[in-house]
Amino acid sequence: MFIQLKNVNKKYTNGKNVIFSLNNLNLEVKKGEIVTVLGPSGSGKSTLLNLIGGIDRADNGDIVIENTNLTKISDKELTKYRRDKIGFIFQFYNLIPNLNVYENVEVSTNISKNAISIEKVLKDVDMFDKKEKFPQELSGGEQQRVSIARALAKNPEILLCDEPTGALDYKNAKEILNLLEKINKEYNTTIFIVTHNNAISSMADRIVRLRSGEIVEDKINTAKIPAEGVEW
Ligand SMILES: Nc1ncnc2c1ncn2[C@@H]1O[C@H](COP(=O)(O)OP(=O)(O)OP(=O)(O)O)[C@@H](O)[C@H]1O
Repeated sequence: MFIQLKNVNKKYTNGKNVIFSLNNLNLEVKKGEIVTVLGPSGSGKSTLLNLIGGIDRADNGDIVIENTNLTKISDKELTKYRRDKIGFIFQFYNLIPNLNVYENVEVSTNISKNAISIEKVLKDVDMFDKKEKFPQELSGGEQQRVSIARALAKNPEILLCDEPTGALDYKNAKEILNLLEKINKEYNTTIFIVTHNNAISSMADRIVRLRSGEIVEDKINTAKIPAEGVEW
């Protein structure tokens, strides 16, 4: 199994309050799967992405990615894992405002050992013609395409997308979903999409639903449809 979480716990303490952000979580994901993670606000979706992405550490349990147990490796090794294997995509793009499109992607290829050509990824996301534009000159959908190019340029094995279409209108959101699907097919990238939008699940291979840090639904989507057909 490509990704395996076993009895994973993560709690936060806030003064006297203890919040179980993830509570004894078990999950297995195959290489190349598209997984949507659903659940109400505060249910642990971002925590799950942060643990798989090596941004944060579990309190206990095992998080095994290929043959690496993230709970057992040093901080230095965790940083290397995150740099080489993980691409993050956020709701609000997080582009660097004073760098142009090309340079925003270059930031990511500079630190990666598996980098693919910036020209290739900008063409993949259909932003090559705008490579000299600055973020503020782009629409939300275009900015998100650049942030996808930035994540993709590292040639990551896992793409972690936290509400990637949350700030976009329907047309742009559909384009981003199409693009994620295209990347999944071309590179066999395993993709997690955290979303409040249940409809997006129809393009997923797996649907995981969290509530209060626990998985309340984990199913293979037998009625999977192409992103093009997703409607809401
Ligand atoms: N750094 C932190 N310090 C304290 N509590 C935290 C921290 N990060 C998350 N939590 C708490 O852990 C729980 C799960 O948070 P998480 O962000 O994973 O939920 P979520 O499902 O992604 O929510 P949303 O949909 O609102 O983004 C929440 O109760 C949250 O308040």
